Amino acid sequence: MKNIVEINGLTKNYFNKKALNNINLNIQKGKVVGILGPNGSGKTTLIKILTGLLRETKGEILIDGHKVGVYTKSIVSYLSDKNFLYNWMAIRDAFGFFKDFYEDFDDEKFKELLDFMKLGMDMKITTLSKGMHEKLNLSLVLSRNAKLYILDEPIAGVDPVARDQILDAIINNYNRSSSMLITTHLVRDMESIFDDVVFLREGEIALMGSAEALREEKGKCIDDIYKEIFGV
Ligand SMILES: Nc1ncnc2c1ncn2[C@@H]1O[C@H](COP(=O)(O)OP(=O)(O)OP(=O)(O)O)[C@@H](O)[C@H]1O
Repeated sequence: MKNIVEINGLTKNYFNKKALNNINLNIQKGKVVGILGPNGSGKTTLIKILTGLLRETKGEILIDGHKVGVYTKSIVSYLSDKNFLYNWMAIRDAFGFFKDFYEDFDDEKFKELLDFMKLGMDMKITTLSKGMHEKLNLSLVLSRNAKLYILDEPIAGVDPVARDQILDAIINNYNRSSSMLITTHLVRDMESIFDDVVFLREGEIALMGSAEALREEKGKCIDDIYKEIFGV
């Protein structure tokens, strides 16, 4: 099977609001895919459905050939927000929590990532800045040996130096036997790491394809294509 994700006819309604409308999307194994779109385009809804936090209204979703459920949760590494971290915790406790919870958690990788991010095991969660939180979250997510990594806005709200560090961590820790799905509206900063891009507009796919092929075809970078599509 060459696709890690297969989505057919996915629709999600919130009451009478259509957040996703008949999405058809395949994500190939070994690819880093950017899901790009402005606020409200449906990125989070799509991710929540893939991670089993929300149910689709209609359509079929397969991850590694399986419907979303216990198996898919075991092979998808995703961290929705910081809710699982308690104020009394130090980073060491968050590490213990992940290690106990996920069989595929790689202790050594986590320690290397913490060093790289200049974070320490004894730092208290409550003392971390927003950027440090992002770095911790990413270190936890990337330390699992998962088949699919899902990163929701990994560089939102962090300064340019932290952004570069986060991008380096993603690039250095990604191996081609897995796949990665990254949502962002900060396209300029992230486009260099995408193999494929999907532009989401009001719950529909406005354009998708190989980043390289789209750059060639349109004669401009992905960020400029984004601006053209969304008129920003
Ligand atoms: N719980 C909800 N109830 C009703 N409408 C919702 C709900 N969650 C999202 N929506 C609507 O669905 C649409 C898609 O929202 P979604 O959060 O998926 O977008 P997004 O691309 O992730 O946006 P952002 O970049 O702001 O996070 C929006 O119009 C939003 O208002």
